[in-house]
Amino acid sequence: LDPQYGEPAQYEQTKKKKPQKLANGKIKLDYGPLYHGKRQDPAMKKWRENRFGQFIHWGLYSIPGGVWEGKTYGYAAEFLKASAGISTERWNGLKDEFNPTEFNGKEWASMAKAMGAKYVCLTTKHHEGFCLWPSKYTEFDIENTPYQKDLMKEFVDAYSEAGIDVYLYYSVLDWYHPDWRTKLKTMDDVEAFERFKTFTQNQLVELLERYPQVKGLWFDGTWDQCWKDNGKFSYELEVLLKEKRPGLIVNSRLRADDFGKRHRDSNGDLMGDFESGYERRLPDPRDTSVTKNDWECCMTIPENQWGYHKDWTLTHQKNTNELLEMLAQCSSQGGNFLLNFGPNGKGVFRAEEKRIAREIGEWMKTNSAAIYGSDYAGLKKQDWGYFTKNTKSGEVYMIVFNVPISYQLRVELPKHQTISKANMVGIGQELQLEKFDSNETFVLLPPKSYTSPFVIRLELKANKKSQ
Ligand SMILES: C[C@@H]1O/C(=N\OC(=O)Nc2ccccc2)[C@@H](O)[C@H](O)[C@@H]1O
Repeated sequence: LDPQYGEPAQYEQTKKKKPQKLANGKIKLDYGPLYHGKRQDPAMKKWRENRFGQFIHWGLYSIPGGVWEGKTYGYAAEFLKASAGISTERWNGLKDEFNPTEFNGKEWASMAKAMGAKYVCLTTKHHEGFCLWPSKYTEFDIENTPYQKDLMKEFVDAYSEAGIDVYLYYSVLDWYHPDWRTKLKTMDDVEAFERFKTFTQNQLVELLERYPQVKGLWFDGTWDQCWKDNGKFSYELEVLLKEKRPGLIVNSRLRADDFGKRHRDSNGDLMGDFESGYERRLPDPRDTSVTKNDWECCMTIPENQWGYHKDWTLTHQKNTNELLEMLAQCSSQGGNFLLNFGPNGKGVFRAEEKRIAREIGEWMKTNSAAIYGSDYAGLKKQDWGYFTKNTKSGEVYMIVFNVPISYQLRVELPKHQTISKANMVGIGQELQLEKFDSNETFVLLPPKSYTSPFVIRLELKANKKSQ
């Protein structure tokens, strides 16, 4: 804080804390992770087994869809207020136009089910501050729109009844709330932000109380100094929410530590239950260090549009096989894949999204055994694609995206293992094997053209020690 204001009692000045080293060389933290390593409780195991989720960005930004007064803005549609320099008053007026008469929760849930999504994450409040649920703590919510109804309840009920786990996205950053502050420079800032922290906590408790089926909270908008200076609050908030909802799962974007470090604390340890920094990007496919924590990659179909944008021709649109390869890579490295959809202001998904959802679902019908319940197989990554291992059955899968000109798929096994069988999943065809060297085997593909990714199930057996 500006020295002239001194240090207010109710605001712990994280900046003034000096790091203390512990005997083991780590920095002493009062507000670090709640635990270390991977959670092994049933709720987190289900999160891990799910592997594939649907992200949905839906808010007032879905009405203009990246176009304002006849001009198209290429930047992310949910940032149109900023990219088109729209006044807060004019933007907030969109509330009076929000009337998604074509929204049908059951239809949305059945599209997600057919796609093979095992969980869904919906934006309850994005940076604009508009709440998709009737909140006691603000007028800027669904209740004060022509639609009025509790859209969130219809959504949560429909997806839960379809057997899809529901997670709620919540942006701490709030362009609407008068007490939001990016930085805390004065006592007034501090006092306003204390009120904002109370508002945030109240809304989160309200969401958990209103929607008991919810499995977790997906936080965003915590990159500003105001939040970095409130590591203690973020710690206590995680504790409070998990007390309110035992088993609750939160992503790494919620937390800051004693010294303002986010995602990973000052010792490099993950805070929250899974690392959620992989946004529109994946780790290096040969990086095995990512397997140490649970993690999730969230991905857009266009280059960078989370909210509905009227014109998808402005950038590359990922095709189904491109997205399937990302899903396979995530599973192969022990991570989840959260694919984003942006319905328009009426509650309708665009044709491209419906087609991609259908095509992914088609592939998952035959091949989902290699994805659901899968994890890092512990085998050396090969150029033809990805290994996954089913944590329950122990079965190992090869998800093939790049058939080599030799039609030979190289597999390198630990010394004590050998492949006893290899079968194409779906058609069941058994494939010839050619063992060479001490621990390498070629899985031989029938020489023909392969036009979509396919899965091979491997049966491994222990080698006799003598060999
Ligand atoms: C999922 C996306 O998340 C966002 N911001 O992303 C990040 O903050 N990304 C991030 C943060 C820390 C590390 C790496 C990526 C939002 O601005 C965007 O509209 C969308 O909701």
